[in-house]
Amino acid sequence: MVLKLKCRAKINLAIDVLGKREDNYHLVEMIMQTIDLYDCVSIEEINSGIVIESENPDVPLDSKNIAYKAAKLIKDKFNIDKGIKIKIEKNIPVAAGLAGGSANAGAVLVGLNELWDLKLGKYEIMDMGLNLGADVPFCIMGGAALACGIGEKLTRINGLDNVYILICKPDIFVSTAWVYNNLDISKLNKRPNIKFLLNCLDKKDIYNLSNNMVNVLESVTESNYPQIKDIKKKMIEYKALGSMMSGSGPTVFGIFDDFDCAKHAKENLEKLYKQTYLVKTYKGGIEVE
Ligand SMILES: C[C@@](CO)(OP(=O)(O)O)[C@H](O)COP(=O)(O)OP(=O)(O)OC[C@H]1O[C@@H](n2ccc(N)nc2=O)[C@H](O)[C@@H]1O
Ligand SMILES: Nc1ncnc2c1ncn2[C@@H]1O[C@H](COP(=O)(O)OP(=O)(O)O)[C@@H](O)[C@H]1O
Repeated sequence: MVLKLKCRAKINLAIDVLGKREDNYHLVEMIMQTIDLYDCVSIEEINSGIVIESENPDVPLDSKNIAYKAAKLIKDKFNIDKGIKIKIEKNIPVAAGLAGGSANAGAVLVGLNELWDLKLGKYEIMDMGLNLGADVPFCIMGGAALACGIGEKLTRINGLDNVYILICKPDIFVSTAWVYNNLDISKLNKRPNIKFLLNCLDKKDIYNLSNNMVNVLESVTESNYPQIKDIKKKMIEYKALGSMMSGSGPTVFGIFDDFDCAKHAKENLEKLYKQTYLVKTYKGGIEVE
Protein backbone atom coordinates (compact mmCIF):
# COMPACT_ATOMS: atom_id res chain seq x y z
CA MET A 1 0.00 0.00 0.00
CA VAL A 2 1.25 3.48 -0.89
CA LEU A 3 0.11 6.37 1.30
CA LYS A 4 0.21 9.80 -0.32
CA LEU A 5 0.39 13.04 1.66
CA LYS A 6 0.45 16.73 0.85
CA CYS A 7 2.57 18.91 3.12
CA ARG A 8 2.66 22.67 2.88
CA ALA A 9 5.12 25.51 3.26
CA LYS A 10 4.84 28.34 5.79
CA ILE A 11 5.69 31.99 5.82
CA ASN A 12 6.38 34.08 8.92
CA LEU A 13 4.29 37.26 9.17
CA ALA A 14 6.49 38.35 12.10
CA ILE A 15 9.63 37.14 13.85
CA ASP A 16 11.00 38.55 17.08
CA VAL A 17 13.94 37.04 18.94
CA LEU A 18 13.82 37.56 22.70
CA GLY A 19 16.85 35.68 23.98
CA LYS A 20 18.99 32.58 23.79
CA ARG A 21 18.72 29.24 25.60
CA GLU A 22 21.72 27.47 27.11
CA ASP A 23 21.76 25.07 24.16
CA ASN A 24 22.11 28.10 21.84
CA TYR A 25 18.58 27.84 20.48
CA HIS A 26 16.90 31.25 20.38
CA LEU A 27 13.65 32.15 22.13
CA VAL A 28 11.29 33.59 19.59
CA GLU A 29 7.85 35.07 19.09
CA MET A 30 6.58 34.44 15.59
CA ILE A 31 3.37 34.60 13.59
CA MET A 32 3.23 31.54 11.34
CA GLN A 33 0.98 31.14 8.32
CA THR A 34 0.60 28.09 6.08
CA ILE A 35 0.49 28.72 2.33
CA ASP A 36 -0.83 26.52 -0.44
CA LEU A 37 2.56 25.54 -1.85
CA TYR A 38 3.07 21.85 -1.19
CA ASP A 39 5.34 18.86 -1.60
CA CYS A 40 3.83 15.43 -2.28
CA VAL A 41 5.27 12.74 -0.04
CA SER A 42 4.42 9.09 -0.64
CA ILE A 43 5.37 6.33 1.76
CA GLU A 44 5.37 2.62 1.11
CA GLU A 45 6.36 -0.26 3.38
CA ILE A 46 9.37 -2.30 2.23
CA ASN A 47 11.16 -5.24 3.85
CA SER A 48 13.91 -3.28 5.58
CA GLY A 49 15.82 0.00 5.71
CA ILE A 50 14.81 3.58 4.91
CA VAL A 51 14.99 4.58 1.24
CA ILE A 52 14.53 8.19 0.09
CA GLU A 53 13.72 9.05 -3.52
CA SER A 54 13.54 12.53 -5.02
CA GLU A 55 14.24 13.96 -8.42
CA ASN A 56 15.35 17.28 -6.94
CA PRO A 57 19.18 17.27 -6.80
CA ASP A 58 19.14 19.59 -3.74
CA VAL A 59 17.31 17.01 -1.62
CA PRO A 60 19.69 14.68 0.27
CA LEU A 61 18.88 10.99 -0.26
CA ASP A 62 20.68 9.68 2.83
CA SER A 63 20.35 9.96 6.61
CA LYS A 64 20.82 13.75 6.33
CA ASN A 65 17.30 14.00 4.96
CA ILE A 66 14.95 15.12 7.74
CA ALA A 67 12.28 12.77 6.33
CA TYR A 68 14.76 9.88 6.86
CA LYS A 69 15.28 11.09 10.45
CA ALA A 70 11.51 11.16 10.98
CA ALA A 71 11.15 7.56 9.79
CA LYS A 72 14.07 6.44 11.96
CA LEU A 73 12.56 8.15 15.01
CA ILE A 74 9.31 6.21 14.58
CA LYS A 75 11.01 2.90 13.74
CA ASP A 76 13.26 3.15 16.84
CA LYS A 77 10.53 4.32 19.22
CA PHE A 78 8.11 1.56 18.24
CA ASN A 79 10.69 -1.14 17.49
CA ILE A 80 9.44 -1.63 13.95
CA ASP A 81 11.66 -3.87 11.84
CA LYS A 82 9.85 -3.27 8.56
CA GLY A 83 11.40 -0.73 6.20
CA ILE A 84 9.99 2.28 4.41
CA LYS A 85 10.39 3.92 1.01
CA ILE A 86 9.75 7.68 1.00
CA LYS A 87 9.28 9.50 -2.28
CA ILE A 88 9.43 13.30 -2.15
CA GLU A 89 8.06 15.36 -5.05
CA LYS A 90 9.51 18.79 -4.29
CA ASN A 91 7.64 21.96 -5.15
CA ILE A 92 8.68 23.95 -2.08
CA PRO A 93 12.05 25.62 -2.75
CA VAL A 94 14.86 24.04 -0.71
CA ALA A 95 16.72 25.97 2.04
CA ALA A 96 14.38 28.87 1.51
CA GLY A 97 12.89 29.87 4.88
CA LEU A 98 9.66 28.09 3.90
CA ALA A 99 10.13 24.99 6.12
CA GLY A 100 9.95 22.52 3.24
CA GLY A 101 12.11 19.93 5.01
CA SER A 102 10.14 20.33 8.24
CA ALA A 103 6.91 19.80 6.29
CA ASN A 104 8.32 16.60 4.76
CA ALA A 105 9.30 15.34 8.22
CA GLY A 106 5.81 16.13 9.50
CA ALA A 107 4.28 14.21 6.59
CA VAL A 108 6.38 11.13 7.38
CA LEU A 109 5.35 11.18 11.05
CA VAL A 110 1.67 11.63 10.18
CA GLY A 111 1.87 9.02 7.41
CA LEU A 112 3.66 6.34 9.43
CA ASN A 113 1.24 6.83 12.32
CA GLU A 114 -1.50 5.90 9.86
CA LEU A 115 0.36 3.20 7.90
CA TRP A 116 1.49 1.33 11.01
CA ASP A 117 -1.68 2.12 13.01
CA LEU A 118 0.31 3.60 15.92
CA LYS A 119 -2.70 5.48 17.31
CA LEU A 120 -0.73 8.62 18.15
CA GLY A 121 -2.78 11.78 18.65
CA LYS A 122 -1.95 14.99 16.78
CA TYR A 123 -0.23 16.57 19.81
CA GLU A 124 1.89 13.45 20.40
CA ILE A 125 3.01 13.59 16.77
CA MET A 126 3.80 17.30 17.13
CA ASP A 127 5.88 16.57 20.28
CA MET A 128 7.82 13.91 18.39
CA GLY A 129 8.34 16.39 15.57
CA LEU A 130 10.12 18.81 17.88
CA ASN A 131 12.98 16.28 18.16
CA LEU A 132 13.56 16.84 14.44
CA GLY A 133 13.36 20.64 14.23
CA ALA A 134 11.78 23.70 15.80
CA ASP A 135 9.36 24.29 12.91
CA VAL A 136 8.12 20.69 12.58
CA PRO A 137 5.27 20.96 15.15
CA PHE A 138 3.78 23.95 13.33
CA CYS A 139 4.02 22.20 9.97
CA ILE A 140 1.95 19.36 11.43
CA MET A 141 -0.58 21.74 12.96
CA GLY A 142 -0.94 24.05 9.92
CA GLY A 143 -3.17 27.08 9.50
CA ALA A 144 -1.99 30.08 11.48
CA ALA A 145 -0.37 30.25 14.91
CA LEU A 146 1.53 32.36 17.36
CA ALA A 147 4.75 30.45 18.05
CA CYS A 148 6.79 31.00 21.22
CA GLY A 149 9.57 29.05 22.97
CA ILE A 150 11.91 28.01 20.19
CA GLY A 151 8.92 27.92 17.85
CA GLU A 152 7.14 24.90 19.35
CA LYS A 153 4.72 26.54 21.80
CA LEU A 154 1.81 27.11 19.49
CA THR A 155 -1.45 29.01 19.93
CA ARG A 156 -3.92 28.86 17.08
CA ILE A 157 -4.86 32.33 15.82
CA ASN A 158 -6.98 33.85 13.08
CA GLY A 159 -4.81 33.77 10.00
CA LEU A 160 -5.02 35.33 6.57
CA ASP A 161 -8.09 34.00 4.75
CA ASN A 162 -7.45 33.04 1.12
CA VAL A 163 -5.07 35.93 0.55
CA TYR A 164 -2.71 36.05 -2.48
CA ILE A 165 0.93 35.51 -1.54
CA LEU A 166 3.70 35.91 -4.08
CA ILE A 167 6.77 33.87 -3.19
CA CYS A 168 10.12 34.76 -4.71
CA LYS A 169 13.33 32.90 -3.90
CA PRO A 170 16.65 34.23 -5.15
CA ASP A 171 19.11 31.58 -6.22
CA ILE A 172 21.30 31.72 -3.11
CA PHE A 173 21.81 29.34 -0.20
CA VAL A 174 21.26 30.57 3.36
CA SER A 175 21.77 28.44 6.46
CA THR A 176 19.29 28.96 9.31
CA ALA A 177 22.00 28.30 11.93
CA TRP A 178 24.26 30.91 10.31
CA VAL A 179 21.51 33.56 10.42
CA TYR A 180 20.67 32.96 14.09
CA ASN A 181 24.36 32.87 15.01
CA ASN A 182 24.97 36.22 13.33
CA LEU A 183 22.07 37.98 15.02
CA ASP A 184 23.04 40.48 17.72
CA ILE A 185 19.90 40.85 19.83
CA SER A 186 21.31 43.90 21.66
CA LYS A 187 21.52 45.79 18.37
CA LEU A 188 17.98 45.24 17.07
CA ASN A 189 16.43 48.60 16.21
CA LYS A 190 13.12 47.42 14.77
CA ARG A 191 10.95 44.74 16.35
CA PRO A 192 7.46 43.56 15.53
CA ASN A 193 4.49 44.67 17.63
CA ILE A 194 2.99 41.18 17.82
CA LYS A 195 -0.10 42.30 19.78
CA PHE A 196 -0.92 44.89 17.13
CA LEU A 197 -0.42 42.37 14.31
CA LEU A 198 -2.65 39.78 16.02
CA ASN A 199 -5.29 42.45 16.40
CA CYS A 200 -5.00 43.23 12.66
CA LEU A 201 -5.52 39.53 11.91
CA ASP A 202 -8.56 39.43 14.22
CA LYS A 203 -10.03 42.40 12.39
CA LYS A 204 -9.01 41.03 8.95
CA ASP A 205 -7.14 44.29 8.43
CA ILE A 206 -4.55 43.08 5.91
CA TYR A 207 -3.48 46.66 5.09
CA ASN A 208 -2.19 47.52 8.56
CA LEU A 209 -0.85 43.98 8.93
CA SER A 210 1.10 44.22 5.66
CA ASN A 211 2.52 47.62 6.63
CA ASN A 212 3.72 46.56 10.05
CA MET A 213 5.30 43.13 9.50
CA VAL A 214 8.83 42.83 10.95
CA ASN A 215 11.27 39.92 10.81
CA VAL A 216 14.34 40.60 12.94
CA LEU A 217 16.30 37.94 11.05
CA GLU A 218 15.95 39.98 7.87
CA SER A 219 18.73 42.40 8.84
CA VAL A 220 21.29 39.56 8.99
CA THR A 221 20.38 37.95 5.67
CA GLU A 222 19.67 41.23 3.88
CA SER A 223 23.03 42.76 4.72
CA ASN A 224 24.77 39.82 3.04
CA TYR A 225 22.47 39.36 0.05
CA PRO A 226 21.29 42.52 -1.81
CA GLN A 227 18.78 40.44 -3.81
CA ILE A 228 16.44 40.48 -0.80
CA LYS A 229 16.12 44.28 -0.77
CA ASP A 230 15.74 44.24 -4.53
CA ILE A 231 12.83 41.77 -4.45
CA LYS A 232 11.09 43.64 -1.63
CA LYS A 233 11.38 46.91 -3.56
CA LYS A 234 9.99 45.33 -6.72
CA MET A 235 7.09 43.69 -4.83
CA ILE A 236 6.03 47.13 -3.57
CA GLU A 237 6.48 48.69 -7.03
CA TYR A 238 4.17 45.99 -8.35
CA LYS A 239 1.56 46.96 -5.72
CA ALA A 240 2.07 44.41 -2.96
CA LEU A 241 0.43 45.67 0.24
CA GLY A 242 3.59 44.64 2.08
CA SER A 243 6.67 42.50 1.53
CA MET A 244 9.11 40.75 3.85
CA MET A 245 11.64 37.93 4.06
CA SER A 246 10.25 34.62 5.36
CA GLY A 247 12.09 32.85 8.19
CA SER A 248 15.86 32.97 7.85
CA GLY A 249 15.45 33.59 4.13
CA PRO A 250 16.30 34.06 1.42
CA THR A 251 12.66 33.82 0.18
CA VAL A 252 10.77 37.10 0.07
CA PHE A 253 6.97 37.15 -0.01
CA GLY A 254 4.50 39.84 -0.98
CA ILE A 255 0.88 40.14 0.16
CA PHE A 256 -1.62 41.16 -2.54
CA ASP A 257 -5.33 41.96 -2.40
CA ASP A 258 -5.71 42.02 -6.17
CA PHE A 259 -5.17 38.99 -8.42
CA ASP A 260 -4.23 40.99 -11.53
CA CYS A 261 -1.54 42.95 -9.66
CA ALA A 262 -0.20 39.73 -8.14
CA LYS A 263 -0.10 38.05 -11.56
CA HIS A 264 1.65 41.05 -13.12
CA ALA A 265 4.21 41.03 -10.29
CA LYS A 266 4.79 37.30 -10.77
CA GLU A 267 5.30 37.61 -14.51
CA ASN A 268 7.91 40.31 -14.01
CA LEU A 269 9.73 38.87 -11.00
CA GLU A 270 10.07 35.43 -12.56
CA LYS A 271 12.08 36.93 -15.42
CA LEU A 272 14.78 37.64 -12.81
CA TYR A 273 14.08 34.98 -10.21
CA LYS A 274 13.02 31.60 -11.60
CA GLN A 275 11.60 30.33 -8.31
CA THR A 276 8.57 32.63 -8.15
CA TYR A 277 5.15 31.24 -7.22
CA LEU A 278 1.74 32.80 -6.78
CA VAL A 279 -0.25 30.99 -4.10
CA LYS A 280 -2.87 31.64 -1.46
CA THR A 281 -2.80 31.29 2.30
CA TYR A 282 -4.14 27.95 3.56
CA LYS A 283 -6.14 26.90 6.62
CA GLY A 284 -5.05 23.27 6.91
CA GLY A 285 -1.87 21.35 7.59
CA ILE A 286 -0.72 17.95 6.38
CA GLU A 287 -3.32 16.01 4.42
CA VAL A 288 -3.52 12.31 3.58
CA GLU A 289 -4.87 11.95 0.03
C1 LIG B 1 13.88 30.69 11.14
C2 LIG B 1 12.68 29.79 11.17
C3 LIG B 1 11.41 30.65 11.39
O1 LIG B 1 10.22 29.90 11.24
O2 LIG B 1 12.40 29.08 9.97
P1 LIG B 1 13.27 28.71 8.64
O3 LIG B 1 13.97 29.90 8.11
O4 LIG B 1 14.24 27.63 9.01
O5 LIG B 1 12.26 28.17 7.68
C4 LIG B 1 12.76 28.77 12.36
O6 LIG B 1 12.94 29.45 13.58
C5 LIG B 1 13.85 27.74 12.19
O7 LIG B 1 13.31 26.50 12.49
P2 LIG B 1 14.00 25.12 11.98
O8 LIG B 1 14.54 25.33 10.61
O9 LIG B 1 13.02 24.02 12.20
O10 LIG B 1 15.19 25.04 12.97
P3 LIG B 1 16.06 23.77 13.44
O11 LIG B 1 16.24 22.85 12.30
O12 LIG B 1 15.49 23.24 14.71
O13 LIG B 1 17.42 24.49 13.79
C6 LIG B 1 18.38 24.89 12.85
C7 LIG B 1 19.34 25.82 13.55
O14 LIG B 1 18.73 27.12 13.71
C8 LIG B 1 19.02 27.67 14.97
N1 LIG B 1 17.76 27.95 15.67
C9 LIG B 1 16.58 27.42 15.26
C10 LIG B 1 15.41 27.74 15.89
C11 LIG B 1 15.47 28.61 17.00
N2 LIG B 1 14.37 28.95 17.68
N3 LIG B 1 16.65 29.12 17.42
C12 LIG B 1 17.80 28.81 16.75
O15 LIG B 1 18.86 29.31 17.13
C13 LIG B 1 19.90 26.70 15.69
O16 LIG B 1 21.23 27.11 15.48
C14 LIG B 1 19.71 25.39 14.97
O17 LIG B 1 20.87 24.63 14.98
N1 LIG C 1 13.32 16.65 2.94
C1 LIG C 1 14.12 17.71 2.75
N2 LIG C 1 13.74 18.69 1.93
C2 LIG C 1 14.53 19.78 1.74
N3 LIG C 1 15.73 19.94 2.32
C3 LIG C 1 16.16 19.00 3.16
C4 LIG C 1 15.38 17.84 3.40
N4 LIG C 1 16.04 17.10 4.30
C5 LIG C 1 17.17 17.74 4.59
N5 LIG C 1 17.28 18.88 3.91
C6 LIG C 1 18.39 19.85 4.05
O1 LIG C 1 17.92 20.84 4.98
C7 LIG C 1 18.33 22.14 4.62
C8 LIG C 1 17.18 23.12 4.87
O2 LIG C 1 16.15 22.82 3.95
P1 LIG C 1 14.65 23.36 4.11
O3 LIG C 1 13.92 22.61 5.13
O4 LIG C 1 14.07 23.36 2.73
O5 LIG C 1 14.92 24.85 4.57
P2 LIG C 1 14.10 25.94 5.35
O6 LIG C 1 13.73 25.40 6.70
O7 LIG C 1 15.02 27.12 5.44
O8 LIG C 1 12.93 26.26 4.50
C9 LIG C 1 18.78 22.06 3.16
O9 LIG C 1 20.08 22.54 3.09
C10 LIG C 1 18.71 20.59 2.76
O10 LIG C 1 19.95 20.11 2.28
